[in-house]
Amino acid sequence: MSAVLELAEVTVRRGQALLLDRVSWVVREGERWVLLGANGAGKTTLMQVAAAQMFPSSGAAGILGELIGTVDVFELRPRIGVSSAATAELIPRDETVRNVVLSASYAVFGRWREQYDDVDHRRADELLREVGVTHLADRTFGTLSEGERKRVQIARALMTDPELLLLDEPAAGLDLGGREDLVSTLSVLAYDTASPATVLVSHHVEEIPPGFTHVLMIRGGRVVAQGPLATTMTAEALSATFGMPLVLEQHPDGRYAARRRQHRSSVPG
Ligand SMILES: Nc1ncnc2c1ncn2[C@@H]1O[C@H](COP(=O)(O)OP(=O)(O)OP(=O)(O)O)[C@@H](O)[C@H]1O
Repeated sequence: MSAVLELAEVTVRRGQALLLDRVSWVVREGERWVLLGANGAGKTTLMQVAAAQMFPSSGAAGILGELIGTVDVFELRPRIGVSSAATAELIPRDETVRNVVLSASYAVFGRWREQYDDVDHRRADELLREVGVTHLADRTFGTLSEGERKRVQIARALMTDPELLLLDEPAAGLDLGGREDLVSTLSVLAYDTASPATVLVSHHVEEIPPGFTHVLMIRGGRVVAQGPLATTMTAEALSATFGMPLVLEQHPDGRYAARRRQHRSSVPG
């Protein structure tokens, strides 16, 4: 499988701050990665590098076979699907859901005078169905709940048939039901062999959809552990990532749960 993302010793500095510290990471076709880390660990910064939106201060970033710094990023970006808080802010609140998805074909955020083919309309409708929001197609984006917006953003990110899909905290702000619905949708996408290589950013192991294959764990801009999910995401690695002793459970359905390890003396009874 060829690499869609290949970072070698990527460092990002802003003034005195070291946001990423020599991160080396390879994502290959067909892989579904979870990027785990505490608040401020550098996850969004890493996603911005992967989305060709931020240049490394040092090190090399290869994205879809192109070396950043030697390629026109405006040609590269349409090949990457991104859903993040930053992209959500760019979506006009009075735009219909169908047009939010459709307008991704032109890499614009609101519909104006672009002409779309039948094939674009069919693809947008198919994606809205895939993420379970067909019934919202004619509603305006601004009237949707947080969970509904997250689904529409994922449909939009998939509209251009990207080779790499980057989902930065899609479950943030969702209630329990919304999170569970989203995890199911992402699990279906993960098992679909036609889906692009995917990176899902999260703070919570409970949000890891079954079907995800790999994990990258970071703390303070540095890699703590990376590799196949089943063998890499141990309680030790998770404790090091979040800076506290944690116990980790995997349920038979493939879902995970984590909580702080209790001292014996603090366990009642
Ligand atoms: N322009 C900047 N100058 C200085 N520090 C910055 C700058 N941008 C981000 N940082 C810092 O870099 C660190 C990493 O930020 P980043 O947004 O990548 O973290 P994150 O893991 O996505 O966090 P969260 O989970 O809270 O969203 C944070 O401590 C942040 O305050």
